[in-house]
Amino acid sequence: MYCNTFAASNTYLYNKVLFNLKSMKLHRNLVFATIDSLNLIFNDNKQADKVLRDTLKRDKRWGARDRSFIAETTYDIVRWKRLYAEIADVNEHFDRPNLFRMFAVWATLNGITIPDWPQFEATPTRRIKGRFDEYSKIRKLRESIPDWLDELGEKELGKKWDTELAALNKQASVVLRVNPLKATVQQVKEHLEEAEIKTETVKGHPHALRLIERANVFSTEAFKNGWFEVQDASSQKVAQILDPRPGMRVVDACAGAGGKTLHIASLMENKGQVISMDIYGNKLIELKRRARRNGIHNIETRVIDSTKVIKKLLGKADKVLIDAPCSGLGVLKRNPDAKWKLRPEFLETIKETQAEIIDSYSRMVKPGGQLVYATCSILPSENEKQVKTFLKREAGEEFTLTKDEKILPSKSGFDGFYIALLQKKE
Ligand SMILES: C[S@@+](CC[C@H](N)C(=O)[O-])C[C@H]1O[C@@H](n2cnc3c(N)ncnc32)[C@H](O)[C@@H]1O
Repeated sequence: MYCNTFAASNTYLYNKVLFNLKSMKLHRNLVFATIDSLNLIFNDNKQADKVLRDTLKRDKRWGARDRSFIAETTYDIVRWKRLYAEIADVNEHFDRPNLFRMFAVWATLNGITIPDWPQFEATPTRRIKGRFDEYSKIRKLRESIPDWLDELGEKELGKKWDTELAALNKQASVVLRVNPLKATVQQVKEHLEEAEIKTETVKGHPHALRLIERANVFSTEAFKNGWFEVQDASSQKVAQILDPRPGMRVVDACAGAGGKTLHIASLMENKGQVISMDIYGNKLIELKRRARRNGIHNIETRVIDSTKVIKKLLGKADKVLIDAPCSGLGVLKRNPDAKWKLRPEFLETIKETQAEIIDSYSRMVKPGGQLVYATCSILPSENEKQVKTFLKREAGEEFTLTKDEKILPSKSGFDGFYIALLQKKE
């Protein structure tokens, strides 16, 4: 699924803009590592995050700046693939000479002097700048997005699409969620400051700390001891709106690797029961590993391998969270290769899955209980329209919409999310 924000966040942390690009000298092994990564992402359809994780392991001598260069440049070229390909006048399949041409576009637009390596022979620097100005007048090229997705975004969001698309092409902030079972926000802030990592609190998000500059927080003692998780501020809103209380029985029906489960369990102070489900057992194994680090003991995991798993819990949960599989369009900032991997057919299928999931899993809510339906998409067809049609179907007739929040990246500065809170009749 495209909306696994946890997976997308790991190598993103290396994207620390430490270097002054203009005065930068290109190092052959770093450029080659970038080209190799792009080759795997573009031509072998590999996930950018996983490719970078492997590439960065390649040379132990690489320091933080080298790793930042590879990760940042790769993500940048992935983000601007269409624009750079048009400027470089190359088509898919991107062979190595084509990838070097796209790299030359990236370097030229960032004011970096192109070295006299054979791969960069006859790079038309002036033509690159001229083409950039010309193509910047056309939205789908300027914002580097496939035609079908640009048309869909405009159809669904109208004029708002312009602003949201531009916001989704900005670099994502790194936000931490402090685990109140282990530490306070102030303790984490001070601990990170000792490691020269500066953070700031985020208004409206009581457990959030935003990194002022990117850093690899996973290597800190605080992370290893479960004091915090990396979780975008918009994603932190989901458990806030679900509002689980100690002693309740809460079902996280699409739990994945447990970003929201961990938040829910911490708000429940380890009291009561969280049942975390997913159709993929491996994700739930990762969830359990994270729960141990977080000092959480009230989570039970269940793989959804038959309808029985849901039936056993019919009408038994105080609260159910459906963090539905979705297009992931709200998290393009941290997962830019989703632009190129997403297909119209996938979107149609996932919308059907969302409707089936909400019909089926909502039955686990007990009378008087609550349901939260959330996605990391900004498309109304995956969000408010899904809720509206659910409420009209038989499965939704006992529910009413209490409130919903459409978190737009342009307004929040964080990921795009949709969160609806529904109440079941007594
Ligand atoms: C948005 S992701 C969940 C992210 C997770 N809640 C978190 O906070 O880290 C959606 C999840 O739904 C799972 N999924 C897909 N189809 C499902 C289904 N029919 N029933 C339950 N889970 C499903 C995917 O495996 C994926 O982990």
